[in-house]
Parts: sequence; C-alpha cells; structure tokens
Amino acid sequence: MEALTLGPAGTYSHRAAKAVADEVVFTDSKTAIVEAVASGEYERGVVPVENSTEGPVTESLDAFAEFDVAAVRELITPIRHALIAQGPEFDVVASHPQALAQCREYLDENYPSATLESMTSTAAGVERASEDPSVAAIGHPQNAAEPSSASSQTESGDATDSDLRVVAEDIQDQSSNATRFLVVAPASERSEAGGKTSFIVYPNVDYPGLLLELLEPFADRDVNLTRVESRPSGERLGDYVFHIDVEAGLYEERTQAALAEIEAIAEEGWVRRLGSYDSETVLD
Ligand SMILES: O=C(O)C(=O)C[C@]1(C(=O)O)C=C[C@@H](O)C=C1
Repeated sequence: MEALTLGPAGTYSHRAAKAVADEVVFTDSKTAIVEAVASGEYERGVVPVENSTEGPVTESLDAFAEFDVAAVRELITPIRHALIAQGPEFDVVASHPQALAQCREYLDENYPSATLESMTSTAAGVERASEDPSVAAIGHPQNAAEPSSASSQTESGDATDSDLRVVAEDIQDQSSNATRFLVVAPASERSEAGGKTSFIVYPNVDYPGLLLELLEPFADRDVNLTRVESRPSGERLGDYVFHIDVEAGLYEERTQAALAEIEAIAEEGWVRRLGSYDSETVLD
C-alpha cells in the first residue's frame, strides 16, 4: 500500500510511514496529506498529531476538523534528534518548528547566538544544511553521511551531500521525547474495532459547565480519556473545537452511549468520529 506523508525522504514522518506502507510518497504540508486522503487520491496518509515535549501538532488537528477522514492506526515513535552540519561552525540552525522547540534548552545553552530557521520538515533542514556550510539542521542522525573525507569535496572545494556529519547526538531536551502519528484512511474505512477512539466535537454553544458536560459521559462509564485538546473554531473568539481521545473502542456499548450523550449536547454543532484503532510503537 502507498502512503502520503511529510517529505522529503528522511523525515520522522517518513520513518513512521515505512512501518505501514510499501511505498511512501511525499508532500510538504500536513493539511495536504489529510486533504489528499479525504478526496480519495491516496489510500493512506501518515501525520504527526502530538509530541511528548511540545504537545499538539495543531496543523494536523485542524485538518482533521476540516476534512472527513478515518484514523485507522496509531504509531508512537521515540524522537532522538541529532545536530547535522558540514562542520562544527555554523550561524543558522534550520529545522521543523517542532524539532527546534524540542531542542530549545540545548540550543540556548550551546548555540545562544545561532539564528533559528523554520523549515517545512527536519529533512528539508538537512537539505538546506547540505547546500550551505553556515547552516546546521536538526533531524534523525541517519540523515547525515559518515564524516566526510577530503575526497568528498568537489574540485571547487564546495561541500557535497556526503560532507554532512553528526555534530552532536541526542540533543532533545527530554530523553523520553516521542511523537504520536495517526495513519489516516478515507472516511469509508472508519472502524469500530480498536483499543482507542478519536473524535472531534464542535458544540457551537457556550455556557458554564459545557466542557464538564462533554467529559462526564466518559467519567460516568469509567472510560479513560487520553487527550483533550481545544482548538479555535475560527468562527469567533472564544469558540472552540474539542479533540478528544479515549481508551475504548467504538464497538463498546459504553463508548456508543457516551457519544450519544455528547451528540445531544452538540446538537447545534457537530461530532465527527475519526474512528477506533490500535496503537503500536515504531522503533526508529
Ligand atoms: O519534520 C519531520 O521530520 C516530521 O516528520 C514532522 C515532525 C512534527 O511535525 O512533529 C514529526 C516528528 C518530530 O516531532 C518533529 C517533526
């Protein structure tokens, strides 16, 4: 099966996608991944949704609220960042904003005067570092070639891709840094089977105790919530869309009963079931 994910080759998304697809194709936006799966252009998409250090990947969450897709699998992968450059001297550190944020303390301590540059992905930062010796990237260590020898310089002395080296390893601020990805499929493949369920609620009303009312149906049935995230609806200030994950499958009577209560509370808005899925840890 083919999966669309964040490129170019070498991103953490690529590494996660390899665990579920024979062929991985790339784009440079998470919204584009979800949209392409919703429209049926791709059978599967792999998008990051949450990091243990930096929290939600908001672009992915907003895309789930905008486009109708099913979440069919969860992948959790440890994220161990390396600093990759052509040499130890550089002025700029280029990476995905999530990766820059996950290494904030390390960068403040070791490279306080470096300029931080946001890229569409960690691997895009590596490409940038391969083209410019004044730029370092943050990404998976395998994006760097072995330390270069003099023979890997071009005649002009320009650096080649193989001049990239790992300047420092394990630079993430938290050693347990991990990112959670969801594998998305067309809405028709939504499943009721699995140990976890994700859904999105837009109540389109606001009154004291609303959030409590939305969560109580699960507490009442002893269903554990694993995540609650509020995102602005974009309609008006203070108006939210709630992303809720629970540790129960849609096949379970208690999940269906809780969701029926929530649908009644959100009758002015909408509830989208992303579906149920199982979770697995993908190493490397
Ligand atoms: O840039 C990448 O390598 C990605 O796959 C994206 C992403 C993200 O958006 O969270 C994925 C995992 C890491 O947490 C850092 C970046």
